[in-house]
This record gives sequence, structure tokens and C-alpha cells, in this order.
Amino acid sequence: MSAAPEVRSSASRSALATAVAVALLDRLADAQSRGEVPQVGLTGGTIADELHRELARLSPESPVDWSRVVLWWGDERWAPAGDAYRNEVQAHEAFISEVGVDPANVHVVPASDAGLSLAEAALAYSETMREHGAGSFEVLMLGIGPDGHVASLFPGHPAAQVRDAIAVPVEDSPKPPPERVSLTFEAMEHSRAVWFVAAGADKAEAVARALSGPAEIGSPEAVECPARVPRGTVETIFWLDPDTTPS
Ligand SMILES: O=C1O[C@H](COP(=O)(O)O)[C@@H](O)[C@H](O)[C@H]1O
Repeated sequence: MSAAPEVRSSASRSALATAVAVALLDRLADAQSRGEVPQVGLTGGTIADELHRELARLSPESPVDWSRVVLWWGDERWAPAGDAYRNEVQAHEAFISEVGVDPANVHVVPASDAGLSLAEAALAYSETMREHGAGSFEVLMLGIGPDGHVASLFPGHPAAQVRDAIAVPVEDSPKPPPERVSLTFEAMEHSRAVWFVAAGADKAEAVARALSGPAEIGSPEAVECPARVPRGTVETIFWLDPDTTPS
């Protein structure tokens, strides 16, 4: 089962970051009030960085107990530990170090200097995720590239067609760095909520295509626009700024 997308538009880019942060905190608090330990899939990218800073700003006033939240990433850039290019390093700097997440609950893709090959790192991340329910995210957040990519699954790239895997090595990425690790579409499909977050006129066309109808893995529509594939089991929301909101 997958949920039809809903669009939530904010008045500005900064209002978008605030709206998503508020909604995420509400959702995590609700899950914790039911006794759950919610798992969240984070994204990298520019608007994600702004939203993470809003999480840090708003968390002190929120009932969310960050020590009982489990964090993952939908994708990671292949760079050494501590490199600011890594999505997890950006998130640590923006909010994780501020809000009191238990380090044992922060599951990062191994770094390029961890002694593993790219393929071994993808496998290690898959194994860790399998131990924790393989993608049972309360919320999976995804950015959208101007080309329609999500996580590190790019249009026409073979990694976007892989089945029977949780995470895949991505080589020859059209966006730097060329090597990455990404969740597969199959690993995304157990997410209760899939939240796309997009801002900026350069993404308007990709967002319009992503909203033009769901696509099956491997279909021509999915190959052309990967953002047409991921949908939540309960809800799918496109959080947009004025530049990306369809007229
Ligand atoms: O490289 C990446 O880019 C996308 C989109 O980022 P943005 O800066 O265009 O918002 C992001 O979703 C992905 O996690 C990241 O690795």
C-alpha cells in the first residue's frame, strides 16, 4: 500500500524549513507518547541543512526525547570521517550535537577511510539496518535534485534499478562526489511517511514530474525521474517553497 502525495507549501524557504522541523518534532513526540522509539531517515543537501538548524532551535521547547530517536541517512557521500562533505557530518554540526541524540542510535554509512570498499560499506550499512527492521522509518526525508534524483538514485543510473538489496554502492554519480552509498527504493518502501523537501526554482520541473504520478521501480518513468517512486505506507508529503509549488 502506498499513500498518494499531498503538497504542503510554505510562504518562503525559511518558513519551509521551520514548517518541516515543527511537523517532525510533533510526529516524533506523538510516536514517543505511544511508547515507540521512532526511526528517522535523514537527507543531505541545502534545504535539509536549514531544516536541521531549525530542529536544533526548536527542540528545547519540544517534548521530544532525542535520546529515544534512531537516526539513519537515505544516502551518503563517499568521503573521509569528519569531512564536511558527508551528509552525516553536516547533520551532526547542524543539530545532532545540540539535541542529545544517543550516539548508539546514530547509524552512519562507513566513511571512505574506514578500511572498507564502497561495496563493503553499502553492505555494512545494509546489515546494520537489517538488524533494526530494515527501513521501518517513522519518517523518511528526501531531497530532490533538479534532475529528479532522490537519495543517491539518479536518472538512468543502474543503482536506481537494483532490487533485493537495502543499500547500494553508487559509482559515477553525475553529481559530485562520484562515489556514494544509497538506500534502494525497496528499502524506502516500508516508511510510514515519506517527506520530500524541496526549495528553489531549479527544482520546480523535477517536483512537477515527481507529482505527475507514481512509478514502478525500473519503469521508464522511474528511470527518467526517480522521485516518482518513493511513497509512504501511510503518508507522502511534498514540502515545498513558493518556487517549487505547482501553480
Ligand atoms: O547530494 C545530495 O543532494 C541531494 C539534494 O541536495 P540539494 O542541495 O539539491 O537540496 C540530497 O537529497 C542528497 O541527500 C545529497 O546526498
